[in-house]
Amino acid sequence: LLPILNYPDPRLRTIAKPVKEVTAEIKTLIADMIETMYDAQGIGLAASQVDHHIQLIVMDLSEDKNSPRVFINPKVTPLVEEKQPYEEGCLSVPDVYDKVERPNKVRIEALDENGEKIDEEVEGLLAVCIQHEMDHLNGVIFVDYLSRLKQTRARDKVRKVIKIREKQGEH
Ligand SMILES: O=C(O)C[C@@H](Cc1ccccc1)[C@H](O)SCc1ccccc1
Ligand SMILES: [Zn+2]
Repeated sequence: LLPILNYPDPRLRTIAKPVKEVTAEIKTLIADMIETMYDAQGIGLAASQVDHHIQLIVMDLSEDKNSPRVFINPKVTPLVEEKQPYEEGCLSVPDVYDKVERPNKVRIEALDENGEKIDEEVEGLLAVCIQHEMDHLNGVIFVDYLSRLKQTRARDKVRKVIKIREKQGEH
């Protein structure tokens, strides 16, 4: 399992670099990220969140948690002007949930773990999630869209959750 950086860790603000070649190390990182995502009950995870600053996202929206997707050097283009709110959470901001407005339909262009091209139009939760993960690769966290007051509350909340987790020791 990989340690997930917690807000407001400044490393989460690093801009991820493009992946030049899908090396064996990157394939290992992909496997580790998928395992870490499942363990943390996430449906997405960006490499930035595990302190690897490359353009790599893993995601699994399936019920049985058995169809992970990999997006390398992703590019997301909104296909609609209209934005819709969605109650977002983030593995780097534990126990904080709040509404964020995003375009509900986007185009994803990326490479998969075999270097094959991905070019899809997606909507709904997949569209929300890929935009949330893309933000991570650009050093943006969903709380950045919230009010200053909510950002302060989020910082306090994360501090408490981390203290409790440290007391409980590694589960
Ligand atoms: O931290 C992450 O990037 C994982 C995010 C991905 C995500 C954010 C907002 C909306 C959908 C997905 C979540 O922590 S995964 C947990 C989760 C699951 C379903 C709905 C919201 C959050
Ligand atoms: Zn997140």
